[in-house]
Amino acid sequence: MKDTTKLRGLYAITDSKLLGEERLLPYAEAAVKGGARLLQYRDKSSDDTRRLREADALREICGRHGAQLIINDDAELAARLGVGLHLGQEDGSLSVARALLGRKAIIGATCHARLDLAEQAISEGASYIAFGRFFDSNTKPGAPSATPELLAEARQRFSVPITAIGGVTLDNAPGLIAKGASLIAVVHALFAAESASEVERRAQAFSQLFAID
Ligand SMILES: Cc1ncc(COP(=O)(O)OP(=O)(O)O)c(N)n1
Ligand SMILES: Cc1nc(C(=O)O)sc1CCOP(=O)(O)O
Ligand SMILES: [Mg+2]
Repeated sequence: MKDTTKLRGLYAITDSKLLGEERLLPYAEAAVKGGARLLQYRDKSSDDTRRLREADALREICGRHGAQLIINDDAELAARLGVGLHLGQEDGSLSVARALLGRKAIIGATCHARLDLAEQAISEGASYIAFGRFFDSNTKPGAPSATPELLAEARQRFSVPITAIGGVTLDNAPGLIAKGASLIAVVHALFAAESASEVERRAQAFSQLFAID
């Protein structure tokens, strides 16, 4: 099994609507230069050619900066590139994905606010579990809500890394880390920025929160 002790820090998640094609690569590179440990490629389109091209470029960028690329939703694309995968509850079987990607791949699972889903995901081979949404989210306002107290309970029960997602900002992230989040997953507060250099500055600030924990 992959060494998951390194799964701690900023988890940057791209959003195709927010970034568009032009900003995707420079902004993603700024995030990993700023210290993001994981970068998730989250693109809901069905343009497979563009998705493969962009994901491949992101893999190369992550490789140069010591970060890990995670593909959202698409096990086939993750397998093709030999990178990690994030699956939601409607995105297919985690066990099948684990068999496809192998024991070393990072595979994460959405667990909303439910410890039973986390237990199930871990039993099927999840490398990390993700809870959310903790705050109002620009990117996914309708996601089911979760409370920071859930993190403390999950931290007590499970030893795999825990991701907190949904409306995470520089102001509220410390409270989530204090409750036991190993990874803080961020779209808007990281990437809704005027320039790549601003994304890098924000990524550094998020990453710094873990240095002082
Ligand atoms: C790290 C992380 N956590 C949760 C999600 C949400 O996954 P899902 O519920 O499948 O929703 P979509 O992102 O696919 O819209 C995630 N992507 N990453
Ligand atoms: C993709 C996603 N999943 C969520 C969940 O709760 O499962 S919240 C979310 C969006 C996260 O973006 P932002 O940092 O802009 O709120
Ligand atoms: Mg999904």
